[in-house]
This record gives sequence, structure tokens and C-alpha cells, in this order.
Amino acid sequence: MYTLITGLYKQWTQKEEFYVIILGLDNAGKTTLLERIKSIYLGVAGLPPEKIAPTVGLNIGKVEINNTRLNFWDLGGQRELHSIWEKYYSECHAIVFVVDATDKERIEEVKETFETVITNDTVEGVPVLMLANKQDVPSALKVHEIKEIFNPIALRLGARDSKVLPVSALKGDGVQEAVDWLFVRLQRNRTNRPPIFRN
Ligand SMILES: Nc1nc2c(ncn2[C@@H]2O[C@H](COP(=O)(O)OP(=O)(O)OP(=O)(O)O)[C@@H](O)[C@H]2O)c(=O)[nH]1
Ligand SMILES: [Mg+2]
Repeated sequence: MYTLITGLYKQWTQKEEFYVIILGLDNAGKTTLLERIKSIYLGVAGLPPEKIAPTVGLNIGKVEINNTRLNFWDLGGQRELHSIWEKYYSECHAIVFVVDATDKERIEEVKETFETVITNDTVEGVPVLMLANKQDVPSALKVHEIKEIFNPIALRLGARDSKVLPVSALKGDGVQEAVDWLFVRLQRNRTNRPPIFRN
């Protein structure tokens, strides 16, 4: 009886948690995105954009949606920091890859980096959301242009869920839609990457 009650109690009180890593080149807007997510879902003002410095370590944001916790890990995008990304692959449930859609000069570098990430065996089957960021800038590449550029690599995504969505991390446009997409895919991929249960 006691174990039944404690079992039920655990079931009611334990929370499902998923881990989402935010990757992309330096200056893509990853930390700005994280601060935007925090401000939308926690209802508190995030760090103002002018206070956001290039990331060297790790920024963490925890938000709760439908009694499920999403933990966002925002990693530094500078080249010498890319080797750190792999350390988070085995534990992550989804990848958000942020692209600076205004920076056409670095698009080749973005392609190479993206391909290296998605072909890593440790993240096989993990949903990948690419965000075409800085859409508030009129000259930014649109989603259909980004898709054309990344089409040759798309085959390497395999059978996993993937999507390209437009956002402006700075203004907040599209951010909620992006998180909604993630939420559904995390649930859909739960047999492959089960959530963590915590009290
Ligand atoms: N116009 C515009 N600027 C943005 C947007 N998102 C980020 N930025 C700017 O882009 C610059 C870099 O933003 P960060 O969020 O620090 O970029 P990051 O990807 O975290 O960079 P690292 O930490 O070095 O990897 C800052 O000047 C931001 O204000 C956006 O949606 N629109
Ligand atoms: Mg950053």
C-alpha cells in the first residue's frame, strides 16, 4: 500500500524534462534568442541586447510548458568553442541551429558547421530546428532562400524531424512558433530520446 501511494505520488509530482542545445556561429543571435525565450515564457524581462556579450561558457534557460520543463543550453559559437558542443550531444533531446540570415559572406562556413553537427553519430535521430534569424533586417535571407542553400545537405538529416523557421530574436517574432514546433517534436521523439524525470 505504502509503495503504491509513494509510486502514485511520484507520478503526480515528477516533471518531465527535455534538454535543447542552441548552436550556430558566433554573432548568430543565440543568446539573444535565449533571453527572448526567457522573457516570453517566464514573464520577466531578459537581458537587454546591449548587455549581451559573446558567450564563452554556457547560458541556461529553464521554461515550463504544459507541466513539462524545457532546459535550453546556449553555447558559444566562436570556432575554438565548437569542440565543446559535442560534450552535450548525448544528453540533448533537440538541436536549435541559429543562422544569421543577414551574413551572406559566412554562409559557406555555416553550411560546413551545420553538416558537421548533423552528421555526428551521437545526435542521430534528434530533431533539428534551423532558425533564419534577424528577419527584422529587410535584406536578410528568407526561409526559401535558406532552404535552397541548405538543400544539398538536407539529405544528410536522415529520417529525423527537421524544419527551417524565420525569427527575429531581437524583436521576438516567430520565437513562440519555434518553441511550439520543438515541443511537439520532443514529444514525438520520446521513444528514441526519453525525457528525464525529476521532482
Ligand atoms: N537585427 C537583429 N540583430 C540581432 C538579432 N538577434 C541577435 N542580434 C544581434 O546580433 C549580435 C550577436 O548576438 P548574440 O545573441 O550575442 O549572438 P550569439 O550567437 O550568442 O554569439 P556567441 O555567443 O558569440 O556565439 C548582437 O549585436 C545582437 O543584438 C535579430 O533578430 N535581429
Ligand atoms: Mg552567445
